[in-house]
Amino acid sequence: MAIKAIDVELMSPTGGGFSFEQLVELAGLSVAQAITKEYSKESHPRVAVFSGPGNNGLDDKPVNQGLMKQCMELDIPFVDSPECGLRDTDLVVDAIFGFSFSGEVRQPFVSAIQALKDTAIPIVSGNVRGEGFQPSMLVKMEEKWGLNLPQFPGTDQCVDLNAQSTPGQTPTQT
Ligand SMILES: NC(=O)C1=CN([C@@H]2O[C@H](COP(=O)(O)OP(=O)(O)OC[C@H]3O[C@@H](n4cnc5c(N)ncnc54)[C@H](O)[C@@H]3O)[C@@H](O)[C@H]2O)[C@H](O)CC1
Repeated sequence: MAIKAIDVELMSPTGGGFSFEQLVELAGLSVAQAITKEYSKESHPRVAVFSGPGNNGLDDKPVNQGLMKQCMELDIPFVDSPECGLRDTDLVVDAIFGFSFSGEVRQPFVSAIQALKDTAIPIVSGNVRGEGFQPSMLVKMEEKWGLNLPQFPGTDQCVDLNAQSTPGQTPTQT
């Protein structure tokens, strides 16, 4: 898959020699910046992050352990069910699956995906697509080939491709 190839190239000596952790931090920064452009902390103060079992969700990775430690120090609660995650929430970040998702959703993620399908809360998906639901925003990497990059303002990590969006279109930040 082209997105996977981009990661491999970015981590190669000729592609910049990025570490996995750097790419993860940059991906997280892009998602965070795209969110702040579309959903202010005044309008969407409470955010639930649905984190998956792979690198998209950063499960069992040192970066994730650091983030979890930070959440505990900042009294950011962890919930053990999608229903709890969606209670008292203004925005959901879908970090469940990335480019290695395949086939029908398998347990134990069926209830989480169903909860995202059923909710009216805006969802920001940080991967190539929502699994059967329509995210309100998709933060994705552009395919490398045939890239027609828009101008990224300043040092921004993202730009709203739908700035002149038609009503009802899913905002896409890239
Ligand atoms: N160099 C890199 O890999 C970087 C990746 N980044 C992000 O990581 C994901 C790719 O990570 P990977 O672990 O390969 O895949 P996923 O995150 O999609 O998770 C796969 C995980 O999910 C399970 N799974 C797959 N299909 C199903 C299913 N139908 N039902 C249930 N479970 C499923 C599978 O068993 C694995 O455990 C990439 O998208 C990036 O977002 C970093 O951002 C940068 C470096």
